[in-house]
Amino acid sequence: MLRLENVSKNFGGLPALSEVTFTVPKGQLTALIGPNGAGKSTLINCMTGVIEPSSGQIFFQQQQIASLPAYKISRLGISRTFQNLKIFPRLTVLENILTGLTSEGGDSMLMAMLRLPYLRHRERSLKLRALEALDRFGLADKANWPAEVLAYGDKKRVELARATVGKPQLILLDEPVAGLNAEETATVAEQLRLLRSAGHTMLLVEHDMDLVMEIADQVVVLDSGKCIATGTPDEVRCNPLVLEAYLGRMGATA
Ligand SMILES: Nc1ncnc2c1ncn2[C@@H]1O[C@H](COP(=O)(O)OP(=O)(O)OP(=O)(O)O)[C@@H](O)[C@H]1O
Repeated sequence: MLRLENVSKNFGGLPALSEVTFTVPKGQLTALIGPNGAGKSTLINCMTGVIEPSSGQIFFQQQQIASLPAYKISRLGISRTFQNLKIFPRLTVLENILTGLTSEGGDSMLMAMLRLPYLRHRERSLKLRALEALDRFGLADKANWPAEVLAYGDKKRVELARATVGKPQLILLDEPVAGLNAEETATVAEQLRLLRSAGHTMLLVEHDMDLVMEIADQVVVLDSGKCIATGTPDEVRCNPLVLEAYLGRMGATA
């Protein structure tokens, strides 16, 4: 599905990513972990066209995407959530979800103003899909609320619903449970499991090790910009390099 080959990124001569290579297999949940500053966000930004790698290649379904702009990558079917919430506070919850379907609206302003019957029909069907997505994430009763009044956990779920409503080929989740309590985290974990059962391919960046070890099919470990391990949760958990570079460091600070 997604293949990174020797992806490197330098900021002002300092390497943030060095020759990172791994594959995100179709239909699986891959977790990308690593200590603060390991390069996880930089990698997600390279995959989504926010920044361009200094060198290396990123293939999405055999197409090289490393130098494509973000909107083209999004149209190819890669969607994402953000570490720091990026929802539109003044729009309703439903309108926020509809922004995840904008690439399917696709009409000119003139066409929209003419309000032809088929356009009204499509508008209704997009709305229905958005409502179904809200229902899946337990937010249907808040569809008409302004997004800004939602609790933090609900805002995170709005992001998840928006990222999945367009049925993307690949979903990049940047710390979806950061700031959530145990109950909210369990709800999101269950929703991620449901998405995987529905065949979605996901790359999850997450600091919550319990969540990662519980739900990931494959774990990729970054440390200081380098990929130091790839494997199942059990393999990674026992990898001495990971214990030393990552889990050991966590243990030291615990
Ligand atoms: N725009 C930038 N300009 C300069 N340096 C940057 C920039 N973005 C990231 N870096 C540096 O690149 C390295 C990797 O940062 P990155 O944010 O990708 O790590 P991370 O693994 O996502 O960390 P965290 O878990 O804390 O979010 C860090 O040393 C960071 O300071």
